[in-house]
Amino acid sequence: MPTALAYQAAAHEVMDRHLWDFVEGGAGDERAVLANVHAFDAVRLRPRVLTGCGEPSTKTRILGRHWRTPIAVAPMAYHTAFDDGGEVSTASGADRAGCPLVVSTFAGRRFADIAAATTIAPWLQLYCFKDRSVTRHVIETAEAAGFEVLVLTVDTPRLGRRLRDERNGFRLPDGVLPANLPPGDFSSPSEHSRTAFDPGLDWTVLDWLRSITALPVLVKGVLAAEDAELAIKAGAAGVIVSNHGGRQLDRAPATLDVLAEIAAAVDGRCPVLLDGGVRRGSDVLAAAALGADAVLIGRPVLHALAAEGSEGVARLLVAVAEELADTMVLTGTASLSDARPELVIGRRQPTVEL
Ligand SMILES: Cc1cc2nc3c(=O)[nH]c(=O)nc-3n(C[C@H](O)[C@H](O)[C@H](O)COP(=O)(O)O)c2cc1C
Ligand SMILES: CCCCC(=O)C(=O)O
Repeated sequence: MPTALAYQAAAHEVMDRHLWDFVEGGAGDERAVLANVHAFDAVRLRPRVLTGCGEPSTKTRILGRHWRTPIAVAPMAYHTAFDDGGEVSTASGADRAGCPLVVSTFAGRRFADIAAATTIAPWLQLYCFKDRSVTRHVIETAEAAGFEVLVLTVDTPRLGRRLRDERNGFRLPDGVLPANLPPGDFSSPSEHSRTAFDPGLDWTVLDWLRSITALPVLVKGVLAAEDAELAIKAGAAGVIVSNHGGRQLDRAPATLDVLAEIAAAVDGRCPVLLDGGVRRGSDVLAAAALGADAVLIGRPVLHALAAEGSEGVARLLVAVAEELADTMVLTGTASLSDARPELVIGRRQPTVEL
């Protein structure tokens, strides 16, 4: 069975060193990158026996859509740096595994071409630029291509300081460009973010989004129960518990460690998704038990794409989904709604009462 670890090793063999550092790296001392993975590593599951659960269901329903398995691909910039087909390859691989793709504002392929490669309507990850006309254009292009959901990233007033990229003087490979943005100089992601991203966003950005689009908006980058509450008040259709894979705030908490607190605050009013460090089907079940309706997988998808293209993406995602089903059988969990916090040993209880 192809694992995330095996694809990581395979990608390491074939990828350019500076690009490798751009993908693997995080902000500062990379505490948050490691914290995500360590939080999952520390999980032990508490199996129940003789439950009669031999054929578990991994199905779920998110924003009115049926998902075969509670797994989507996290938004990541520039898939064309890893495979010539870029996001078109990722979308068709994810489609074969039954997983939706969240497409980055910085996708290397046109939204319409990405949408045409999958039977599952893609979601658009949105960075809100100072130039709102550009932001609006990105949304309209995605809407015209049939995208169904907006994911507003809120943890990136500017990119975190990524020391590997600083050391390497990282520049995007020649020919790697955002396909859905007006021409500009994108060669240094950190420099571009400092000039183009709006660092002064507040919750009123959701009012503005609702004034220009009817698509539901999820807020990605929530790490505190208070912010989940504010997101719902501001009209968000869901929250994504994320520390951007440890690429933003070096001392951000592991996402798994704040999930229960956020799920308790949301209390079923909207979907709660999580990303950061999800590598195994057993990680997916742990996140579901602690309150996630679905998870997003980031770096392992780029590893699989770099190593084996579209086929690699499909094989990785199918393997994680199968492992989720295995783990459900072995813990006596018949469905995702049966995954409760009692399944997980040694996690802290919610710490913030609202
Ligand atoms: C190379 C790379 C590019 C990324 N680009 C984006 C992006 O364009 N927009 C965004 O919201 N998050 C972006 N992310 C963050 C991911 O969406 C996600 O939060 C994170 O990678 C999940 O953690 P994981 O990689 O441990 O699975 C990026 C992550 C990586 C590794
Ligand atoms: C300007 C590209 C931003 C990509 C991103 O979000 C990341 O590298 O984490």
